[in-house]
Amino acid sequence: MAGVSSSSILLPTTRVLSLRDIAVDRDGHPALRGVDAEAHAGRLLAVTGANGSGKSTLLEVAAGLLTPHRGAVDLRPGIRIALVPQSTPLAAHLPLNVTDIVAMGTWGRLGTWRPARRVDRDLVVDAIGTVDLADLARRPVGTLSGGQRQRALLAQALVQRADLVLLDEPMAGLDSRSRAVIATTIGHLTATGSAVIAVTHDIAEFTAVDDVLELQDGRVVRAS
Ligand SMILES: Nc1ncnc2c1ncn2[C@@H]1O[C@H](COP(=O)(O)OP(=O)(O)OP(=O)(O)O)[C@@H](O)[C@H]1O
Repeated sequence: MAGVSSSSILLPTTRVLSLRDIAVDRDGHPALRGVDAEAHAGRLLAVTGANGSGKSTLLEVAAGLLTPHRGAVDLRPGIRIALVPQSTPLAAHLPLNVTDIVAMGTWGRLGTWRPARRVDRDLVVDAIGTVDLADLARRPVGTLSGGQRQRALLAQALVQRADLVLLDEPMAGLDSRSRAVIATTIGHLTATGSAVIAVTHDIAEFTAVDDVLELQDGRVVRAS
């Protein structure tokens, strides 16, 4: 149903994603081995581990961008997924401003060519405010700093009203103000019922982590 988030009808303990015994090879190299993971509505799962331990690969599997050669990916039917990759080229050559980029988050629910309704325009303005970019709402995306760009992409994920939000190192390289805004926004996402999986090198950068998965050489070495 357009305009209504399925998040709102999911109970806080609802499991939206289950990965079982996942194995992925990349270029003949084992990137994931025997990985189990779950994401639940209203909870933040932090995925941590050294460089090359398989964190981004896990997100790609969760997003459906990569098919594991073994294991089961069980997504709750009909859920919406938002993925904010580590670095996204934001089409700097296109005449798009922050509001345009954030409004794209409504397309999945409205369809590309259906005009945005007032409620969706309000949602876009609210999301831009939540990530503290109101002053830059009309700024061409090509002129944004890394932190501002990351916040714009998070606002886009907010308006998607996704049931599962996948964030790949959302704080990497950001200053303390941007990190605080992103931590608050993640709190907003879980409080409104989204399941969030966020890759990080430092769990302490999130204000409220519910579950932790630590990877080492493609295997889970800690799940708590
Ligand atoms: N596109 C790719 N093609 C081939 N191998 C890849 C590709 N992406 C990742 N790999 C390999 O898969 C393994 C896991 O990589 P992945 O990017 O998932 O790790 P990561 O934990 O996210 O690392 P980082 O902290 O550096 O971002 C690594 O050995 C990496 O070299």
